[in-house]
Amino acid sequence: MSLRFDSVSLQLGGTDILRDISLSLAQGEQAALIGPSGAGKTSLLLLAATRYCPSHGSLNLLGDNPWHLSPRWLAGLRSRIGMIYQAAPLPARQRVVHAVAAGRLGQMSGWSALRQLLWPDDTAAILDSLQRVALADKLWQRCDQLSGGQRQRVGIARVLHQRPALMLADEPVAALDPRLADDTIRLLCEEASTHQSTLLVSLHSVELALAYFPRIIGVRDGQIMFDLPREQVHPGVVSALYAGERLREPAEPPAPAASRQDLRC
Ligand SMILES: Nc1ncnc2c1ncn2[C@@H]1O[C@H](COP(=O)(O)OP(=O)(O)OP(=O)(O)O)[C@@H](O)[C@H]1O
Repeated sequence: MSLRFDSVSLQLGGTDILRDISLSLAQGEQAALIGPSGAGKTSLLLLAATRYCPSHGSLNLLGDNPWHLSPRWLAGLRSRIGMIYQAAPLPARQRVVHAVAAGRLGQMSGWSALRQLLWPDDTAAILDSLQRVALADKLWQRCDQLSGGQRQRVGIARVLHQRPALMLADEPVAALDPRLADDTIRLLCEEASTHQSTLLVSLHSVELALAYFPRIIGVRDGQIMFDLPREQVHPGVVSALYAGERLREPAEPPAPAASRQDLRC
């Protein structure tokens, strides 16, 4: 198993965020997390990225329980897990070339990592990753001179460059137009297939999730509501997952003109 959660719960600030999550993904498996805003998708991914430690239960990532490892081994495990964030955490003054190079720093010793960060010598590989997200022309651009969607694609290029065994992505196409979003999800799935990486992606677009992922995991109120092959995710299942999730109910349809006239008479 690449990823295994056993009855995992997460509390933050005294609030239950995730409850009793049991989930496993085999090596090379690809799955999408869907669910309403605030359901807990990001928190689940951050647990899998070892950014959060579970409050209860246990998890196993790439064969290890991260919270039983020494700091050195934990760093080694983290270098094999790639996380694409909704908003890529890129330092404003950093250049794109350095931001992408950072994807492999965890796989190097301290001195080599520092040297690579300052003077990356694998610019051909970095350029290749940027090309795949259509940003080759931005190699030497500063990150604060990019649009939100371009920053998101730099975050994706960084993970492509890292080539992790476990790839996690939190709404990786939130800032992209529909066509780029489609291309990007296809790219992530192809990349994962090519390298036999495990891929877990949260998506707001149910359509994209169903189009590209064989397994769909529905999360609501901090719990897994369903975990199904895509063929079994019929409209009723999706409606139940998102039930009641509206800012406001739609207005009553206007009365037909004739009857309004009748009222005036
Ligand atoms: N650091 C935190 N402290 C307290 N509560 C938090 C913290 N981070 C998230 N939450 C709460 O946890 C719940 C789940 O948040 P999370 O970001 O995981 O949801 P999500 O499904 O990814 O939402 P979205 O689709 O809007 O990104 C939310 O109610 C959120 O307010």
